[in-house]
Amino acid sequence: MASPGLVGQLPTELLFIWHTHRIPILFTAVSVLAILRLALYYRRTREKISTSPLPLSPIEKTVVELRPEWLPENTTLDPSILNLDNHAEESTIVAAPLEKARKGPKTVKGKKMRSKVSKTAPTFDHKIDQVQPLIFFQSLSGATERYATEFAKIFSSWASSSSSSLLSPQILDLSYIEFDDYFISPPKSDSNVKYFYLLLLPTYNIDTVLSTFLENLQETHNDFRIDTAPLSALLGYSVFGFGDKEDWPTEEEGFCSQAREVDKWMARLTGRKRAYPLGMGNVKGDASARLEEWRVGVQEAIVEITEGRGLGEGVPGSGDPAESDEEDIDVVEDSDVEVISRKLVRPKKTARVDDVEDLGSMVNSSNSDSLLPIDFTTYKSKPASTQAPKEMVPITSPTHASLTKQGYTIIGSHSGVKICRWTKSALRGRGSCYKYSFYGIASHLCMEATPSLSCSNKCVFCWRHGTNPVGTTWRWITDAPDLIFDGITQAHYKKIKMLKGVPGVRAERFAEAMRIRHCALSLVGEPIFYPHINELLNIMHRNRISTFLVCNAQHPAQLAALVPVTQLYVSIDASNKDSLRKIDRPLHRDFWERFCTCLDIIRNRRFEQRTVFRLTLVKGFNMAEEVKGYADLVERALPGFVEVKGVTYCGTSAAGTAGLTMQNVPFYEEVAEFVTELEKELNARGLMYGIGAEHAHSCCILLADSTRFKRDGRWATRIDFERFFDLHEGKVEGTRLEKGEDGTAKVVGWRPEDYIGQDTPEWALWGNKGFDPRDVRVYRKGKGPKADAENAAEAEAKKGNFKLVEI
Ligand SMILES: Cc1cc2nc3c(=O)[nH]c(=O)nc-3n(C[C@H](O)[C@H](O)[C@H](O)COP(=O)(O)O)c2cc1C
Ligand code: SF4
Repeated sequence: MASPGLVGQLPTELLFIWHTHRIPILFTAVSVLAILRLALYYRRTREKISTSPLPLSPIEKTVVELRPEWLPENTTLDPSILNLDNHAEESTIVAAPLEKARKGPKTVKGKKMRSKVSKTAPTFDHKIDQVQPLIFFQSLSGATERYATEFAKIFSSWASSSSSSLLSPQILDLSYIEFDDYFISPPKSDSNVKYFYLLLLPTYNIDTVLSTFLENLQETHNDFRIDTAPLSALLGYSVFGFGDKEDWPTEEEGFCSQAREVDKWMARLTGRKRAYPLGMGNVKGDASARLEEWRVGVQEAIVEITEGRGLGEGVPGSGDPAESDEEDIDVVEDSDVEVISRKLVRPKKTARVDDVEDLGSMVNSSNSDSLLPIDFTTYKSKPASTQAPKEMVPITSPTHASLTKQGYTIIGSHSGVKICRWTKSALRGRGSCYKYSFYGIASHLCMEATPSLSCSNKCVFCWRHGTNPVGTTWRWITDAPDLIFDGITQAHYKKIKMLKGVPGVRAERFAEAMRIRHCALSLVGEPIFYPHINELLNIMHRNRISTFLVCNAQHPAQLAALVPVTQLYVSIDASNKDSLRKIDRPLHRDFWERFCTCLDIIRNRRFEQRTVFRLTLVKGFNMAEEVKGYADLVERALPGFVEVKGVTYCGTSAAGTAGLTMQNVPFYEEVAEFVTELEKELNARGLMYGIGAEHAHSCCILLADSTRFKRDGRWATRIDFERFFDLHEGKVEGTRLEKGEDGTAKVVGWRPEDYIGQDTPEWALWGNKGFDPRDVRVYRKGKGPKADAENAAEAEAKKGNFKLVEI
């Protein structure tokens, strides 16, 4: 044991050693750290080099025949004939997450949402409480007063004919009331009477009562003696603005600016109780129609309250008057964790499958335990095991938790739907995705869904966070297509409704969004993997919903059997076999043969439907030196269009493992350079593709076959969707001809040329960047022309080139 004296001396000893040897100690520590860093750096560089593609290998041009094993039509239930080989799933089966799930599933997500919703839960007891609507207006030259009086009349007659818990509305002129009586707290009255505010307001860029009203709202919010949300006892509120688009054509130029301000301050004062999006009408145009639309929406919101459902689930609106681009949207995504009722989409009984196209036998048979997995990859003499099918994404699995966390709603056990960021952006008037610029698809009318969350690739840039099930066979319990359709559309509408309180959502777009017009079957997973994809597509077309289907070029049989869609895509992630293996990491051993066969199918079907190559460029993986290879592929399949898009970095660990970093995301200029080279290469081969449109905002450029999609010298890349449905329904005749046995030509269907829409708009053409001028472009902090100008000025200042600026 050390004596107390020695112990007492220890600090002094240590101090002495430190003073004597501190330089060598410090030097050694710094050297060790530097060596460690160097070692790490060297390792990373090596990994990166090893993932870059091999030099171009020419593609094989031999036509690949469809093999029997790729054809589901030829499969039967006799295991000895099927000779299944499940090799590919051995390392990737969905059973693994299932096992984990049983040990201890994480179910925190659902609870989290409830707490958020409960914060905004209605304070209305529909059995005893009553709603008192108050209609406020302000008017200088009388227009708003006329609109408000007419509005109140219609609204009153509706109120008197609806629920008894709805009182007759009162109309109040802001010029004659004491603001403090209504805007510091709701009026005092019978405790069972709850208020709902409607505000109909013009805008004046001069001092009027409205300016005083706005100041008052702001002061109330900022008054430290008053609660910051003193109007939170209101059941809800909504604002409608009247403005003049002739003199104030856009919101930047001041259209309805005061109504927008009032809307924002009311959001704060009420604690985010925007019951319906801000409506805006042009008094020299659409004011009456917009007001009518808004009235219907507001009435629906009030009905929800009187029925005890409060403002509905989701975000009641951000109260922050200084809106950021995504801040309020993120809240929605976080809270978006509900799952559409399982009962809704669970198939009654699952059947044995003789033929994947044979829907009836699949859904209705009573023996659910005997579904056989069918492997389309290879044949082997080993008979298949007759395992009972499982759910692809069981509700208790981590995959389910992970997907719902990412904002997906899982329908049944293998389908998903998600609101894409462009849908939100379009609802707020901030621009649609490139599909609007190229084809005329407004993003707020578009649903993004997939009937199969599972895929047979594990692409390095996939945003699935490496969590989705993968496999080469469909061996899961299969949900019926009509139930999937009902599930995804209901979930989509529900998600749209959740956005009604988000600042900036436009009432007219919100109303339009309640009718889905387009479906992008491209979310995650492989849609044609779902055995009843054709039935699902037919249901969509019957509902006049257009279909953009993206497949991964790994399922030739299903591709060959697919009914014509509005636009058919194949993902072309590499130009040669080695590069494709590295970037898509396919599970099929014969992935290259499958890929090439799919190209041949696309070529064969190019006169039936619009066909598209989608290239996702990843710097360091599939760009450099590959232009000729891609041109070979285009020459082989002759698609109508080639969409070239820079990869979006998803920052997942899966991407990290694959060696993908921000450095692999190409700049728009690099994508543009690539496309220009590809165009040149194609033209040199006599293939007359040209750059038809661009959407710089999403780093996407469109090459189109000018012999088919140019009309009178102008690009015509847009789609006439109504005509597509009319062709489908046989209301108009197509022009695709085939020679009959007697040698005469007969109409056998339609061609893509039969449903070409309007000319590509000027703003979307090459060189014009592709942002619809009617929308407002919102830049993230530190981005955009203003930031560029500021940065340039700063750089100039640093160089000493000062200039006078207006202050
Ligand atoms: C002096 C003046 C300024 C205006 N400023 C705006 C404006 O900044 N933004 C806008 O959208 N409309 C503006 N307007 C149009 C009015 O908002 C619009 O005519 C409205 O219907 C007037 O309503 P009222 O007749 O009820 O007063 C302005 C009109 C006037 C006469
Ligand atoms: S097309 Fe795609 S990106 Fe555009 S809105 Fe639809 S789902 Fe979103």
